Amino acid sequence: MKPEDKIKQLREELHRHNYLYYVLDKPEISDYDFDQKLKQLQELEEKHPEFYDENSPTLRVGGAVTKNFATVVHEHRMYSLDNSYSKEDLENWEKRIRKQVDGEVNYTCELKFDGASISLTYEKGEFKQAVTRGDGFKGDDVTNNVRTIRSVPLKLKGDYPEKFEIRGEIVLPYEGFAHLNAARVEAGEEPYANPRNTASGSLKLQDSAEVARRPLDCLLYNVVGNNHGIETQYESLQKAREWGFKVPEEAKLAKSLKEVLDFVNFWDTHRHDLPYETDGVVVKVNSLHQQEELGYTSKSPRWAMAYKFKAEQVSTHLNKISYQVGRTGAITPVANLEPVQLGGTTVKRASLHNADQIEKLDIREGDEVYVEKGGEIIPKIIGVDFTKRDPKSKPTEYITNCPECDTPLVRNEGEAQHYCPNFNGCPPQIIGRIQHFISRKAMDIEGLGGETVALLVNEGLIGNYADLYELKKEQILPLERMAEKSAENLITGIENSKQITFDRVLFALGIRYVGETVARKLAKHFKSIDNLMAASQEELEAIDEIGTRIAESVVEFFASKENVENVKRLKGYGLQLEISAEKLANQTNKLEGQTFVVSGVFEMSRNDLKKLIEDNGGKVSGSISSKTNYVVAGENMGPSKLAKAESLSIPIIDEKEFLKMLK
Ligand SMILES: NC(=O)c1ccc[n+]([C@@H]2O[C@H](COP(=O)([O-])OP(=O)(O)OC[C@H]3O[C@@H](n4cnc5c(N)ncnc54)[C@H](O)[C@@H]3O)[C@@H](O)[C@H]2O)c1
Ligand SMILES: [Zn+2]
Repeated sequence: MKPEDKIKQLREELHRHNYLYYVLDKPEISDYDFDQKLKQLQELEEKHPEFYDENSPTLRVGGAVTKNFATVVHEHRMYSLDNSYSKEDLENWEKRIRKQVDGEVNYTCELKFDGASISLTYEKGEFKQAVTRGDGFKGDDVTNNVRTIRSVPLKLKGDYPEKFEIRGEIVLPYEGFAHLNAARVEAGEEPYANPRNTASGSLKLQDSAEVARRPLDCLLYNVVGNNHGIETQYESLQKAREWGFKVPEEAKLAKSLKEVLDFVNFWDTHRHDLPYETDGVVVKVNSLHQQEELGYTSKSPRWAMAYKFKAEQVSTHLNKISYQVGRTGAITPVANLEPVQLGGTTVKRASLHNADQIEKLDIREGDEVYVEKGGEIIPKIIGVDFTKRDPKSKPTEYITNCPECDTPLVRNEGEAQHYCPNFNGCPPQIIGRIQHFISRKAMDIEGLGGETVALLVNEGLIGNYADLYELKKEQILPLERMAEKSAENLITGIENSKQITFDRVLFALGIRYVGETVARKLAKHFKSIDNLMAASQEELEAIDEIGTRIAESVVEFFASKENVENVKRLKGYGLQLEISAEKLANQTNKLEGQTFVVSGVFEMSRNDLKKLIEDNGGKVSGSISSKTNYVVAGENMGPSKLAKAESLSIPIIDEKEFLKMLK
């Protein structure tokens, strides 16, 4: 390939991966692979300056602003960091630094926490605003979400500056990540891939209450601006700590490159003892005066360098490939490994994704395989050590029948995954579907957990979710670990679930591709299960944002006699299978096209108020922007919101005036 074409191709690839990583929080390649590509591009660009492009991923911060939040222009730009993967790179950088500035140079060594960068603004000691890095020039206003993070101080102490910005990283500790995922698996949802993308994705949620449930943490490392009477980076960390910020204690002052390397070596082995994920060390010139002298490139400060730890890789024996059946019937091949230490944990299993993956890497039982933990929590097999392959071994033959119920598997056109089509007779599907039915975002049945569901199915007490509603206390009391009280709670929980609204019941049914949002849309459009069941593929597809895949899946679901029978029974037990008359009467399009921001304390609950807006066709947004039509203000509305609404001349109305709009 000509260098020009290669440069073009790499730029396009990197743009796409930036988008997947920063905007969608769903990277497709490892950080290491990304950085290798970036390095390759950098080298080509250096050799061929004639193809200079100011928008090249080598010259710009990779992120972007989203459309879901108000955009804020950073008063001080937010930069990225230069990366080095070898001690040599680090040494060369340090040599350059010493040539470029006068006098002695000291360094602060900090850990590089892997999360999402954030910039916080404080005025008169009060938390005012939180903005993501975005493209470095402007970011998303995520103030409401960040306010829910317990380690972000809302009020400062000590001798803080009148007004300042401070930067840091929003991270999700391993433990919180594991809990979050355990709950998701329990609920039959896909687990999140790694803490970094989950932290970043959490920041961009629209519902702050949901953010508050995520155990996020905010670690600070940079007081912005030089006019706060602070002379060094190290001192600024101490000050920030005194003002009440959570500043990692690991930061250390180094007087020489040797001390820097000691720090790097120490943490390369000890990083797994930390509660958070770190992917390297950041070395910063300590004197702010020297920092100023050194300045910035278009993408990064010249006074700082990140040293990235190597993603760890080990090789181990692949004992057996087994196959798991998920709630929707999807088959996942799993590698059962000879236990091996990797990144501070013992690894016994790794996902093999699908048949194509096994074929692509030619993975076989009995192979010696390379396992890597590259930022992701679930380790993956990245290759086979072919030098150790037994010459007699045969290629893996993917199973043709379900390992649980022996039904022949199917694989749909264009899909990577195999499925067991025995929807109503395959045990893991039955159990998984009921577990999904009872989960928090579906029927939210208190007193009933995933393990009990499995027990009930295995004991033959239930065979589908409709059976739950016929359970009697006497039937479950003899079960292991089931006391009088817990049996009662279980029955009450099931009874209470009859109040759950139609959209959530629809989600609970577990129709493939009908997630929460789609369920809400379908409920709103069809208003009852009978209407939905009668709908044709074309009618379904005519609805905004309902595509062929979803429409097909809905039609297929209701084509099954068993499913129709279950729905009929649920109706008979009194579940909400239509939008209640009361709710229907309250739904209008009066607020169609209007965006509201709700602030302060009201007579009705804030949630009721928001629901009223949505039920009448309006939209609720978390922050005021030029797109806001009205601010509904209660008591104690935040002064900054008030000022912002006034500055944009957005009408501010109270609760009474709002209710009048609905009359
Ligand atoms: N896998 C993918 O597809 C993909 C795509 C894009 C980016 N990436 C990864 O992201 C990296 C680029 O991201 P980036 O531009 O955010 O750079 P970076 O993550 O390499 O470094 C810059 C960031 O480090 C963070 N940081 C953490 N601790 C810090 C400390 N103590 N002091 C200063 N900053 C600290 C800050 O948020 C800062 O913005 C790449 O190296 C790559 O590994 C991966
Ligand atoms: Zn099966």
